[in-house]
Amino acid sequence: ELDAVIGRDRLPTFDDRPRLPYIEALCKELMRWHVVGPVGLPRSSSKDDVYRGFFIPKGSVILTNAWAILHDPETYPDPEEFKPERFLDEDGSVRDDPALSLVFGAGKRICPGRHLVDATIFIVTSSVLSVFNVTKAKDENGNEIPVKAAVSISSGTAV
Ligand code: HEM
Repeated sequence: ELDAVIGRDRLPTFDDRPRLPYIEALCKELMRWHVVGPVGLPRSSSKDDVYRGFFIPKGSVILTNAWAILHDPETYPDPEEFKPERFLDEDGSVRDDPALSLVFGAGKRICPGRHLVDATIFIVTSSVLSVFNVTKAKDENGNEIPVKAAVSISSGTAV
């Protein structure tokens, strides 16, 4: 797609974005697949409430389970698989998905950096893929080394 739309003599720009539906879908899948903050930041209920028959006492800690929502197999078949195509319609156009914004929280404290993140992911992803072939590393026998997603703690920070 990048070669067809942009050619090989320049890098992508933001003006190219509407003409790069596969890259757009790739960016969406990047956000969905391994949600950076799986349960966002906690909220506290300011008064007693009832939601769908569940009593929620004042002072309860409430988490938004963005991971569960964005890995619901009914909405995202094979949710653990990285499949950008899931965000493309049959005619190749990009499918909008309002649930993706949950990656950045919800309500009046939603992440104000989300537009910067969105723009950065697009320009970095499209630029890297324009100039590099990204493949799996190979072991000494020439076999591909499987990539495993992992989270670890370094200096008290999850990386
Ligand atoms: C992948 C990158 C990022 C993710 C996944 C992310 C996610 C989040 C989440 C889940 C929250 C909590 C929202 C809520 O309470 O509902 C948040 C808050 C916030 N984020 Fe981000 N964020 C990212 C990058 C950034 C960047 C680049 C900036 C600034 C340039 C930023 C600035 C903030 C600030 C200031 C808040 C606090 C907002 C408030 O409490 O009113 N974030 N972010």
